[in-house]
Amino acid sequence: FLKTHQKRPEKVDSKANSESVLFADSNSAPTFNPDVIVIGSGIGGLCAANILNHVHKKSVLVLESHYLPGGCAHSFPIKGYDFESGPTILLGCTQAPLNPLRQVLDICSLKLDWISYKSWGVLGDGEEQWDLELGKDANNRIKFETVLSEQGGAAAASEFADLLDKTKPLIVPATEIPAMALRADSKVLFTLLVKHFRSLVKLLQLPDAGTGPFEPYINGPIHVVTDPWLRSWLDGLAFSLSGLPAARTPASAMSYVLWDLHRANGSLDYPKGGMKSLVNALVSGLGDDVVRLRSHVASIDVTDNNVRGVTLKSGESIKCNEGVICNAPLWNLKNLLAPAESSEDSVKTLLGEIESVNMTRSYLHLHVGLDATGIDQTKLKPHYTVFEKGMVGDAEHVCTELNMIAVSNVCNLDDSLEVPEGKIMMHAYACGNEDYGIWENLSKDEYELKKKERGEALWSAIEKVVPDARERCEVELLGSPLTHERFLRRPRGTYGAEVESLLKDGSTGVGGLVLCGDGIFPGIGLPSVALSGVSAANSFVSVWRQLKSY
Ligand SMILES: Cc1cc2nc3c(=O)[nH]c(=O)nc-3n(C[C@H](O)[C@H](O)[C@H](O)COP(=O)(O)OP(=O)(O)OC[C@H]3O[C@@H](n4cnc5c(N)ncnc54)[C@H](O)[C@@H]3O)c2cc1C
Repeated sequence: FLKTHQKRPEKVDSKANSESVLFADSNSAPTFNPDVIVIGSGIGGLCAANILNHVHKKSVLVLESHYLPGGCAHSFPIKGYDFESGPTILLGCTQAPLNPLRQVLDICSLKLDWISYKSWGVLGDGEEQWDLELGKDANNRIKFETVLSEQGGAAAASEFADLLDKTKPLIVPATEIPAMALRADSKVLFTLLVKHFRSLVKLLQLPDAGTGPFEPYINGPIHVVTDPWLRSWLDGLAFSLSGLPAARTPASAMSYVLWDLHRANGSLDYPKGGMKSLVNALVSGLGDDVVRLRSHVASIDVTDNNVRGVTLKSGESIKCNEGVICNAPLWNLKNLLAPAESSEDSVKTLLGEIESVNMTRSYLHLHVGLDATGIDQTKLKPHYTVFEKGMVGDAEHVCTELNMIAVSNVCNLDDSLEVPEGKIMMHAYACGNEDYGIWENLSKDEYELKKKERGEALWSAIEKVVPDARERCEVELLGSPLTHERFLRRPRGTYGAEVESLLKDGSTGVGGLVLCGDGIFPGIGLPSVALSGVSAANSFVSVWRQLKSY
């Protein structure tokens, strides 16, 4: 599956093994002028590069600032543990209709083994605990209905059934239109007209063509959810998707997730070997030396409204034949385009647009390595959502800081993960609501104290799963918004763009410059950024070539 179509000059050392590809130093990597330069090896950038290379036969060069590929999805080795920095929860990777990420892997012939599982645990502040069972039972009844009738009020189950019904039209784009049909320019209408006419008609009948928030589906006019328990759960679920309450989360993402979790045979999917195996597949799929690590792009070079290439922090300039896809977080473009800002009107306009894109807040992480002696994994779940301050309340309460904490216990799923013999790793994180401001300008002692204070809620969440976790702990790493900013190159450690201000596509008005990643609709999440990566890649070929490619 390492087949590659790169058109590269002969000086490239094709004998380098995949390890050296992954850990290549930028100084030793040979340079060539590719058709397209991709800035950033996040999942969005890697998907764009793979589609350009495998499907459209373009040569690409991916320039990554960090010494590890994958962006938010990178894994890092410490003391024999391979900790996962971010995502672990995926759906739509094993059963049709497959999500855009799996579609990219398939069209590029990149093989991964998937582990499917069907429930995760939810733990409240007191005795409250329940399991989110996915899918339907033998009588075709949604399994979640049992929890709804036990935990929610009398109307909860029927309101939920109505909600699924009312939001069904919204899943049309995700279930009927393949990612390869999209492109980051207005010509997308042609591909949809030619190959997906019926779905396009359905799409155009949706409010805002399916791009708006979930608000009308829980607060009316389309549907009203009144049950407080159900509303709280929807806020919790939405918050983990977007860093925002349900009303402000993209309606398309919410509808798709609700449908997928509760469809017959609904499951969650985890790549065997962890997110590292996903990132490795996407990196190796590009061939040797295509992903250059430790290669921080300092500027995107634009003249006469066209992208000519990039200049690295080291001073090296690399030219491209056709253009640049920027996968770096949107707000980084301010620096990347600074040299061209005064002379190029299109750059000024683009930066003006980006200035109005609001960031969600940041993260707090706790990665721990634990002695697993006596822990019975069969009694535990691969994931928990812990509500430290209780689940039920208004959206502000559910999404308040240090309340909802995700605890990931992926050793429960996959015994091939890298951990020392007899140990497990866990990752607790408070998502998208940690204020960067409270971490700024602290002295070293203040910073350490803040980590200890704020980390308590994460420890408490882990202790709800493994009560004596602190005694078992042999590795403890607390990551603040500053860590997030530093290692993920995300300004103010942001989780991503707020949904209301997402860019509608990756087109920029600057010739040859296209954007992808979680600042572009549909926003945060691996399937979403894969979709924006595919769209960005497709806009480098004509509509007719795109139509013939899938
Ligand atoms: C803790 C956490 C948990 C999450 N959980 C899930 C989950 O369970 N499921 C899910 O689907 N999603 C999850 N997400 C969201 C998901 O991980 C992200 O939305 C997605 O990975 C973002 O991908 P991206 O391609 O947009 O960008 P990024 O991952 O941000 O990648 C951008 C890359 O660009 C590089 N870069 C930036 N500037 C430069 C420069 N100047 N030069 C060169 N390189 C540069 C960065 O180093 C980075 O590697 C989670 C995120 C986090 C942080």
